[in-house]
Amino acid sequence: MELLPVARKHPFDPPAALRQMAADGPLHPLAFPDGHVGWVVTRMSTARAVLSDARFSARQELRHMPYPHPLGQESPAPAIPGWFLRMDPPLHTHYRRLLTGQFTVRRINRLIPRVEQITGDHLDAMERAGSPADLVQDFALPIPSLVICELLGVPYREREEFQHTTSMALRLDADKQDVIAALTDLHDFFVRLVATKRDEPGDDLLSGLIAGGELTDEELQAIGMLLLMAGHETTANMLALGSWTLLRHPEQLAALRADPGLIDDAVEELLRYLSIIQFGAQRAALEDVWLDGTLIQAGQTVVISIPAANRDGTKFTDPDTLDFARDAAGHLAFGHGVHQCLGQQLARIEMRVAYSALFRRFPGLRLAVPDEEIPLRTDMAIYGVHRLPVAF
Ligand code: HEM
Repeated sequence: MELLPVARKHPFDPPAALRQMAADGPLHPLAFPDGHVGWVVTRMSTARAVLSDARFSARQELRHMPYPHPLGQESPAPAIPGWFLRMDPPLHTHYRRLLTGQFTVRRINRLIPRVEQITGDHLDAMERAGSPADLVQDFALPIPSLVICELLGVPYREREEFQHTTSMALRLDADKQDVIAALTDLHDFFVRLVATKRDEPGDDLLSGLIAGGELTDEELQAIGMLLLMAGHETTANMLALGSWTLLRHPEQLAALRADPGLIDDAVEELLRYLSIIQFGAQRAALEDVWLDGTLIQAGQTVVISIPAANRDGTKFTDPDTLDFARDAAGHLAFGHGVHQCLGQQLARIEMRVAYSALFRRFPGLRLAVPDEEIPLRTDMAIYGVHRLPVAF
């Protein structure tokens, strides 16, 4: 039995072995690094069925990871109060309702000028430093990190420390001890931040949650960490990988330049085409379930392959072509069902602003090294590139 394939022949396409599985049928037996045996779903309709079926659980204690974890944690890992990504209703609903009350259209819209400002500042800095630049370090990583600072109300004086600590904590290629130390620092950071917000409330999301009076400090710290973990690397990798994709599809980039109003469609199509959550969403069957004629036994983990489902030819015509003119709605990049991405509107805003500003500022943007020299994140939970050297 196979592990979930990771090796890629082409940087923008799902692994060839995964495509073969998808061609063979909607469900495939899957081996997990911890010895567990489960399934991978490669078809869109089956993926949606699992993600909207309460017989499949997202609970942390039931989770088996389809990839080796950098910290070598035993899976399943224990549950953490407030970490609602790995909870089921009704507990999940309790936290999700509190969060949705804070992710208001007003708050997100108010962030737009800040996203524009943060992006502009980083492009200014790139221009000042001169060509070449690394689009990952100089653009893709710092922008979402600072946007999360805005959202959570991280004081200006602490943003540099926050950025430094998060970049280390999220580095899956770093030394294990360094990552553990950075995660500890990050936890301490959120302990201090929650205490500060209790003393000096602001107009930010954490202060809003505190004012609601329903969450303990421990829960607030976990929610802060979850928003950071879920919202930073994801958006950062879309920014870097998406920029490379645009450079490699000059006709699509030209269409976008000719009609900047195409950016909303471009972002949706890039989300579909790139599907950076490469190991998908995972759920555990709470009871025996028949799925497309296959019996999933109670306790087995089902990996919903977002990259495979988003290239499903029964859902999207000519799925392997990047086409900003298509209707990419219904893609699975933000998941589906009760756990569908809470930050998706914010992520869309960041991508729209950042891609538009980057290609407007540097009309001659190009890769500074041959494609083969760009290190791919095939070994990371979130796919993308480690570095993207560009000239302008
Ligand atoms: C392009 C960027 C992003 C992508 C591709 C993405 C993708 C996803 C996916 C696939 C899920 C569902 C996981 C599952 O069902 O197991 C999810 C959940 C979530 N995302 Fe995002 N995300 C992005 C950006 C963000 C941002 C910017 C934030 C917040 C600032 C965020 C916060 C969350 C949270 C809190 C959840 C858990 C929701 C729940 O369990 O109810 N995400 N995201």
